[in-house]
Amino acid sequence: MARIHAYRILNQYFEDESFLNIALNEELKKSELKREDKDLCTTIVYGTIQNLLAIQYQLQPYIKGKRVKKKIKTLLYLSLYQLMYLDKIPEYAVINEAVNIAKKQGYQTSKFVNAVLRNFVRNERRSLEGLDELERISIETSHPLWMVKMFNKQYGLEKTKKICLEDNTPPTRSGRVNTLKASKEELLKEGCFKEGTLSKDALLYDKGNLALTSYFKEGKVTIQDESSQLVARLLDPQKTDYVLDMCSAPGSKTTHLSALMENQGKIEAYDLYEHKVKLVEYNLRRLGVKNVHIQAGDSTKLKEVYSEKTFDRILLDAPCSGFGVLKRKPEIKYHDSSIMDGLVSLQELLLENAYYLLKNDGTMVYSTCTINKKENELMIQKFIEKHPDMEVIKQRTILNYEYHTDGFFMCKMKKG
Ligand SMILES: C[S@@+](CC[C@H](N)C(=O)[O-])C[C@H]1O[C@@H](n2cnc3c(N)ncnc32)[C@H](O)[C@@H]1O
Repeated sequence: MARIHAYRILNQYFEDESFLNIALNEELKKSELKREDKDLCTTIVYGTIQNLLAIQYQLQPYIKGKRVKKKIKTLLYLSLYQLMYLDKIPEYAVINEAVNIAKKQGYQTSKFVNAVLRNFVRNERRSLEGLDELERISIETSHPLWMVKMFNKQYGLEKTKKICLEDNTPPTRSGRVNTLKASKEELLKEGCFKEGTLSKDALLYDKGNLALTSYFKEGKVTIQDESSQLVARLLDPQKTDYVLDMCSAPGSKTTHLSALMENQGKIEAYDLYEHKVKLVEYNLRRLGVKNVHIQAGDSTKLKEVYSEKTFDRILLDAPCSGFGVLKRKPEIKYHDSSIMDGLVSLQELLLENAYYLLKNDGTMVYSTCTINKKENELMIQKFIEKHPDMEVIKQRTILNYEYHTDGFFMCKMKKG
């Protein structure tokens, strides 16, 4: 049963290139699968996308020169994923299930699926010989070649290999203590949390889904990656500050800022999308946050809303290419590389608004969950050249393999 749901989810994903987690949540909500089947379905969906290029490389000789419908390719991808990566599932079960699904497309199709899969298990895996080093990394770790080349140019070969390998490991589920409702010491005493490795607010939970616990529901902890937890601390908001959070949803950093300000001072928070603002509102309620005013709005136009030099501190956690979070969102790997150009212009526009609204002596943090230097170091370099009264206080890039967290960039600047 898990496989038919995985098949539907992946078909929807390939059809409209939706976000995987949205397609997965919608399908699983409708289904009556048992917990273990839901887990298997999730593993198949994410595993197939995470390893898609390696799977396609192996499948290619079996479908070469044949016209195979998109849906049948999807079925072959998820079947190969199970055969290549899930040792616990017997080969006959994978093949029988795939053939049953294919029967709905007609006898010839099911015969074809049966033949491809049986040949695949019978034969040796296709070799990577003849590929150069970057092509090999691309196929082995399923990162498109342009991305591997980009990482290689920006970070060198050794780091590129480590980044790509780490992207295919399971993400750590990190929590952050919400000091508005609990202390870290008190929660550590409960015995189910561990200290983090990077953030002093982190609580690691390895007993299942943190979102289903009473700690989460009562707002004592929230889910946030450890590297992302460093951003609000870097901004270091004070209890009397007037703070602007330009890109707030789902509110992880907004609520962290509020906790650091002990619910005092004032935070103006914005996000472009109304539905995402609802998510922030839910998190503000759950976490007992009282000093945030959240609204839907375009932060590239905030110059028209506030006068110049209004805020003591500004957080610009910018929309970005997301190359730091490929462990959690593997589908980002297959986005068109041209989206980066649009993002860079948007980030520049947002930064200009931040600059205009920041008081003299004010502090701002620009952060992204990407490791693309054009959106990070080079963005800041250009910004500082344009505004010599801005001084970089601290800048940090965290690569995913260093602490087994998301990759992140953050830069703290002061207006002179
Ligand atoms: C990296 S996410 C923010 C994550 C958030 N700071 C957190 O820690 O939970 C970037 C956000 O920017 C929002 N966004 C994109 N363009 C925007 C714009 N022009 N104005 C305001 N928000 C925007 C997106 O909807 C997205 O929620």
